[in-house]
Amino acid sequence: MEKKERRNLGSRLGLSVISPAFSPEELMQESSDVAANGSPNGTENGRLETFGSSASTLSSSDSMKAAYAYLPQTPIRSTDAHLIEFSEAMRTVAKALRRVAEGKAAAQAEAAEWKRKYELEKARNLQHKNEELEHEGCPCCMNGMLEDSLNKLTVHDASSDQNECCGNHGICSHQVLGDEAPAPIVNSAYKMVTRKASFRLSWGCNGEKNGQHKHDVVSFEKGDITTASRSNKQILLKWETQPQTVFIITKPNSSEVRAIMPEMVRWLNEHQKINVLVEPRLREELLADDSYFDFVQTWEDDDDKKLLHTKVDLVVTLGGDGTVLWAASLFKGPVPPVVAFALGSLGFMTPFHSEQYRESLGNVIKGPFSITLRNRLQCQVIRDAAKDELETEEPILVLNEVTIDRGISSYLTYLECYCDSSFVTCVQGDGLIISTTSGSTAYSLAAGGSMVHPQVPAILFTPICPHSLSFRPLILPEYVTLRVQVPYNSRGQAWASFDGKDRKQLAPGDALICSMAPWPVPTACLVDSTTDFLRSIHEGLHWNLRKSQSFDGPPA
Ligand SMILES: NC(=O)c1ccc[n+]([C@@H]2O[C@H](COP(=O)([O-])OP(=O)(O)OC[C@H]3O[C@@H](n4cnc5c(N)ncnc54)[C@H](O)[C@@H]3O)[C@@H](O)[C@H]2O)c1
Ligand SMILES: Nc1ncnc2c1ncn2[C@@H]1O[C@H](COP(=O)(O)OP(=O)(O)OP(=O)(O)O)[C@@H](O)[C@H]1O
Repeated sequence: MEKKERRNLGSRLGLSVISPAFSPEELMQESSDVAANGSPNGTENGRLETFGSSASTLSSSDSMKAAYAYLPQTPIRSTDAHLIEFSEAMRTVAKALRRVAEGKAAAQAEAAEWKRKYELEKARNLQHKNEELEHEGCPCCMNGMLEDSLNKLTVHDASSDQNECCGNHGICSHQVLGDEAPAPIVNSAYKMVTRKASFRLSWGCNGEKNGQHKHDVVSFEKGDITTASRSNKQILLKWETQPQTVFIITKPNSSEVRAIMPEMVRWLNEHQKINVLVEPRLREELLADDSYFDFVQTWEDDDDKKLLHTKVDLVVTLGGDGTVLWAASLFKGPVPPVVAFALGSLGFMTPFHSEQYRESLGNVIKGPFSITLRNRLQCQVIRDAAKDELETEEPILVLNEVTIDRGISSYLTYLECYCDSSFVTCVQGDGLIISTTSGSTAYSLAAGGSMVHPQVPAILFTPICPHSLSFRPLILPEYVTLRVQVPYNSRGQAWASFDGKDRKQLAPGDALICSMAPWPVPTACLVDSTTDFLRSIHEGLHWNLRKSQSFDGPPA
């Protein structure tokens, strides 16, 4: 190795260059260079210069040898030894801190999971209670005619209500969402006093609305395990009482939306006798155009806004996918069914055509209609700096994905990922996308993830530009809890963003915990989940579009 190279190597390693990297002969040569030129030959190294200046006072090879012999005791070497010892001690402390943070994050993940289970259990109990109440008045149960009632079960025609089974035998009823009475609100802008409509969700087999309904996913007859038909059930929503309040959400600054919106509000009010609720901005816009819209309601403050789900029967969006994401973000808990009209460019989650809004809304208000239950992820940021505080940041619900990326940092992101208590991997690259199946056609798709039908119960784990040849995206089951941790030895910070919004900085030691939220977004289908999904990937993404081969036949 060349002298200069070794000197640079020594300095890069943080060691004094007056070290075994130089032989006594080379040092003597160095010394005579110094004596001749007043400075060490061609060096940029401060330490060597320091030595050179002291060595320059010695003129003989004896004094050089003496200096060399003195080296092992130089303060520089002993300082290095201390530094090494100190850095090792620091590393041990960092390791211990990391273990503590990991323990805390794991405990928090567990707590989040218990909370989720608790919410589910609560919802289930509520459902049972509702079912018991309904059970009392159901003629088919009083007669004990379970088989008959099964045959009578139909969700096709609302007029057949009287003859239907109550569905309390665990056969068709999936869930009855709350029928909560809203708190009375007296201000003029927000004066709803109506009860929220109730509805029932049921599974139709093979996509047939009146197909036979099955409850069990798995049965254990005679010790054999068999699975019931489960993967092709289309969920149907059937109103039990008439919907009364529609919440219209619009994409801002769109002339197309501005043209259709007042017309729709009028039609809902005059032809359907339905209350209309909008965001405060939109109410102002409507009133600025015409005082006729004084009946349109809105909310006054955040407390009112939090109660939206107890008052709204139906959400209508006018815009693109971003407007559906926006609508979902307004509901931090349960979400009413969403009817999304396409007024954007792509429209993966917006199957309805705005020109036909009368027919589409008329059908939905009458019911029954097919819905897709789009799962959302619940994301919680756990700050290392706040590890001693009891309060944690508000969880954020995402319909598409949470992305952890390098933001403006030019370093690779370095993220440690855990699934429940198992280590998954370290992400070194631009970042990581944790996506729902609805989000599988959004950013995750752009990063190489699979497109997944929104009704598949899964979480996608898709790296963004990983600096590794073998980092394929994963699809995990929906019941896991994922934890992404920025390690203490990460070179930079990371940034989390939620459905492409609300960027949050993650410092080394911070963690993000994600699990499936108990509140999906029910979106109305134009046809059914699968038809709508396939139409979106064909029309929106031109999936697998290729010119067909000519029919010339194979060469003879
Ligand atoms: N490289 C990328 O593809 C990339 C980068 C950043 C964000 N995004 C996506 O944009 C979303 C935010 O959407 P926005 O409308 O508020 O921002 P935006 O206005 O930047 O639009 C992003 C595009 O993504 C499409 N999109 C959104 N959700 C989709 C879904 N579930 N399936 C298919 N396409 C979808 C939208 O139609 C739109 O064309 C994020 O959740 C993220 O998924 C994608
Ligand atoms: N009610 C709203 N209030 C504030 N911002 C909204 C609202 N609705 C939508 N947005 C935002 O406006 C932006 C554009 O909305 P959207 O994606 O629906 O329209 P688009 O970009 O025309 O459609 P596409 O994405 O299909 O091209 C998104 O960033 C979205 O978050």
